[in-house]
Amino acid sequence: MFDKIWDKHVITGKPGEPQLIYVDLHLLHEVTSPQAFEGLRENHRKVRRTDKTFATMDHNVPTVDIFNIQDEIARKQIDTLQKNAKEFGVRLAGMGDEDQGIIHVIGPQLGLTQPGMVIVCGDSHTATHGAFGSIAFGIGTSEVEHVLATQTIWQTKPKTMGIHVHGKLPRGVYAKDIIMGIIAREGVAFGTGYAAEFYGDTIANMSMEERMTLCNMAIEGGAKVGTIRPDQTTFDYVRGRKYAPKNIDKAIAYWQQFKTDDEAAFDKVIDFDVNDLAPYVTWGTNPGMAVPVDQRFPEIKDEDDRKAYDYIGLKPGEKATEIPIKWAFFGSCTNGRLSDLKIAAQILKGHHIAEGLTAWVVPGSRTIKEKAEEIGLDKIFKDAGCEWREPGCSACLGMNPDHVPAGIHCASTSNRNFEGRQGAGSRTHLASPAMVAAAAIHGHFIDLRKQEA
Ligand SMILES: CC(C)[C@H](C(=O)O)[C@@H](O)C(=O)O
Ligand code: SF4
Repeated sequence: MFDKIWDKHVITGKPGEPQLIYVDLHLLHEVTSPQAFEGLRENHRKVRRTDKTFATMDHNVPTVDIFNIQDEIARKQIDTLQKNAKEFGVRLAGMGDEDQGIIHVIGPQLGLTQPGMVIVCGDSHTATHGAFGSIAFGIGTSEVEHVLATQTIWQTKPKTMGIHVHGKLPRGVYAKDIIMGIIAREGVAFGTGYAAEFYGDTIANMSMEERMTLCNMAIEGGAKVGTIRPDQTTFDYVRGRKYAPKNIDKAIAYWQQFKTDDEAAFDKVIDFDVNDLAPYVTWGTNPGMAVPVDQRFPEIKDEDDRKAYDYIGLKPGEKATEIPIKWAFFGSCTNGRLSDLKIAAQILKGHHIAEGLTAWVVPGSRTIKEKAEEIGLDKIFKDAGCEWREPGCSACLGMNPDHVPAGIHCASTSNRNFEGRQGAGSRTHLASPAMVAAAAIHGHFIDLRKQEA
């Protein structure tokens, strides 16, 4: 599948060397676009295809009192994108706009993200869009400028890796646990140099939102690209969205060709059985430092482990159920979609978060926020003692006012648990929305498989 999409986009260049490939969709946010627009301006260039470019604001936006940005750098980046979009004629879902949200959430939501495309964005979690059967990857700021000016990018074709995921997930175990389980087993670099394709009966049975969670974290395993073959689930999801193709049946007929015909086509294949998968929780400072909730944290093998334990304030032999959770974050481009909020709300319903615990719920987009409110999720969260906030990246990373205090253990539905990621000294524990909801109630993680239905 990867090769089929790639080959359709090559303009020039030989295999094995950098090739110039055409870009169908260029997504922008306020953090990695300012210098790129500045470069265009200096060189008297225009944006070549404004109809294939779409921008939003997500990293810097406050999630309360959204028009009152205190931080000067944040305000400058937001103002600059506003100005650049206007000057260069780029579509922008700005602050307060009904389409505003995390770039990787709104692309699919608006039907911009489609099968068979090459999609780029100055952001590593662009891999998310691969869930639709597209080649989607993060690029640097100078590449953003190149794409703005030419609608093309130089890339060396990666090798391909098939990730065969099969079996039925146990109750209380989710797509997030699959990708965390794969990274915990294979390490944070196993995908380096590869474009990964997830396939198998587990994947075929997943919703688009689950598939996005999976592809979103492909980058945490080192793969710049994570893809899934487009199927009826994909087509049904895209149909009827704001920017979906007008002639959808014709588009679907075209998209059908994007599939891997034979496992033997992959340069490498790994196998992952989910029948006995447990919910995963990270104990350390990268997404690979994770264990099944019922297992003890590992012995110290190297300096990285020692540093991680020092930072996080935990010890080998302890368990996730013993971490004193004082903060919970529901949101991000990994798990800030409506289905994620529904799962969390279902667990929180009729309960209250633990004494002294703070919980933030940050929908991935304004549309999700409104939809959640229509079905009363906001009320469930608020009744449980959570704060219901405005859309954005929020506490996924400390580029806005939403910081977790130093020394505090935060159960988080996001994708990175690096040192200081959620604020200086903050201690992040990645898990699924269901696991975070349960941790918010109990003040520590629990094994969801052992809960009464
Ligand atoms: C700010 C941005 C460039 C960064 C990324 O590339 O992923 C951010 O979104 C992140 O999640 O760390
Ligand atoms: S939600 Fe987090 S991971 Fe996603 S784009 Fe924003 S900062 Fe990056």
